[in-house]
Amino acid sequence: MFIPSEMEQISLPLDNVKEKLEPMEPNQDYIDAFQLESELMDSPSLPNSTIYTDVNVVPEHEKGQLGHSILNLEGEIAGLKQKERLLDKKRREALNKILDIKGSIRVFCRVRPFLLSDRRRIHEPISIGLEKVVVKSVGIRKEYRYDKVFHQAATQEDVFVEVEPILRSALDGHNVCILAYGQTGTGKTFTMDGTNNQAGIIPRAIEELFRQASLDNSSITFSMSMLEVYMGNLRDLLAPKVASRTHEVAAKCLNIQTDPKGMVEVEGLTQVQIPDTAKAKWWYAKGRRARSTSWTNVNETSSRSHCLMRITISRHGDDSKAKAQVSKLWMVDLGGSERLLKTGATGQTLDEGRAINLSLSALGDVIAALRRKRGHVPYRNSKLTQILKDSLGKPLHEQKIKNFSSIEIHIAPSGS
Ligand SMILES: Nc1ncnc2c1ncn2[C@@H]1O[C@H](COP(=O)(O)OP(=O)(O)OP(=O)(O)O)[C@@H](O)[C@H]1O
Repeated sequence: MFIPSEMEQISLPLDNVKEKLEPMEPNQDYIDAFQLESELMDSPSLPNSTIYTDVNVVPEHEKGQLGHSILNLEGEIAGLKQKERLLDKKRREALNKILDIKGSIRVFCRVRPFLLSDRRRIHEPISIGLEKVVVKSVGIRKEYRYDKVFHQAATQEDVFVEVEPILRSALDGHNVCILAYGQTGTGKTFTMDGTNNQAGIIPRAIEELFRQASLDNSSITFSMSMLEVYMGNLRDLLAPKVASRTHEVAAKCLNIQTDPKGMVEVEGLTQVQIPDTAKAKWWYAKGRRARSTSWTNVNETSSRSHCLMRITISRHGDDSKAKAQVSKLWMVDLGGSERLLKTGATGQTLDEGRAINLSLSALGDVIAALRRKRGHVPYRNSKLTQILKDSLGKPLHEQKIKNFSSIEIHIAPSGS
C-alpha cells in the first residue's frame, strides 16, 4: 500500500534524532540568553522586535591583551614618526645638494613661437640646442648658453616641471626667487601668468604649494603680497583702493627695511592670508589687474613695470610655542628690456622704458657679481635689487627664465 509505507519511511529518521537528543544536557548559557531575551521583549518601553547588544563592552579577560596591543601600536607609530623626520631631513639635504650642484642661480631660456600678430616672419633667425641658442642676424652670429633651453613647442607644463624643485626648497625654509626677463613681447607674462587655458608658473606654483603643504606633517600657512616697481617707485598692488589711487600715496607708504640678520621687509606692504588656492588665485588676479600696462609697437598690453609677487611661508612645528620658520618665494615678471627706438616709445612710455632698463641693468650687475662670487654685490643700485636682496644668491636659490621670441625684432644683441 502506498500511503502507510511512505509514513514508515518518514518516521524512521525522526526516531533516530530523538534518540540522539535525549542524552544531551541543556546548555545553561542558552537558557539564560533565552530568558533575558524574553524579559526584554516583555518590557513595555522597548519595541518587541529590538534587541540591543553593547559592542563597546570588552570582556574582562580581553582587556589586558588589548591594552598591550595599543601600547605596542603607539610605540610603532612613534618609531615611524621619528623615521619619517629622519627621512625628511635627508630629503632636504639631498635637494639642497642637487640645487647647489646645479647652481644657486639657474638660467633657462624659452623661445616664443611665431604668432599670427607678428608683423615680420624671419626664417630660422635662431637655432636652438638643449643648452644654447645661436642668434643669426645680418652679419652677426651670437651664441648664448643656458642651463636649459625650451623650444618653441615647449608647453607651460614643460617649463613648470623644471622650476618645481625650487618650490620644495621654499617650503623647506629657503628664500627663493623665480624671475622672467627678456624683451618686450617675448612671453614673460605668458610664462609667469599664462592664460585661462594655459596656466603659467604662478597659478601652477600656488596649486603645488598647497598640495605639498597638505602632505606635510608640520602645519604650514601662506600669505601673499604683490607690488610693482614703477618708474623707480614701489606700488602696493593689493592695497585697498583708496590707498592705491595715486602712485604717490602708495609709494610714500612703502619702505624697504633690512633687519640685523639681513632679512628684507617692505614696510607698509599689504600682506593677505591665503587659506586655500581659490583665495590665493583671487588675490593674485586682483593684484594683476592693478598692474601698469600700456600699448607699445611690439606688444598691445605691454607691462610697464616689474611685477613682484611674494608668498610668505610660515612653518609651525610640533611645539606650538616655538617661533614659526618663515621663508619667502618671490615670483617676478620683469618689465620688458627694450631698445627704446624699436618700441616706438615716446613721452611717458619712453620714461617708463628707461626706468625699466635702468633697474634691469642693476639686477644684471647683482646677478653677475653673485655668479662670479664677488665680495661686493651692488644691491643698493635699484629698488628691485634691494627688495630681492635676501632671496638672490647663496645659500638661497634663484631661477631665471629668459624669454626669447623667434623673430629678430625682439632679439637684443646683448641678451644673455
Ligand atoms: N609660448 C607662447 N605660446 C603662445 N603664445 C605666446 C607664448 N609666449 C607669448 N605668447 C603671446 O605673445 C604675446 C606677448 O607675450 P607677453 O605679453 O607675455 O610678453 P611680455 O614679454 O610679457 O611683454 P612685455 O614685456 O611688453 O610685458 C601675448 O599675446 C602672448 O599670449
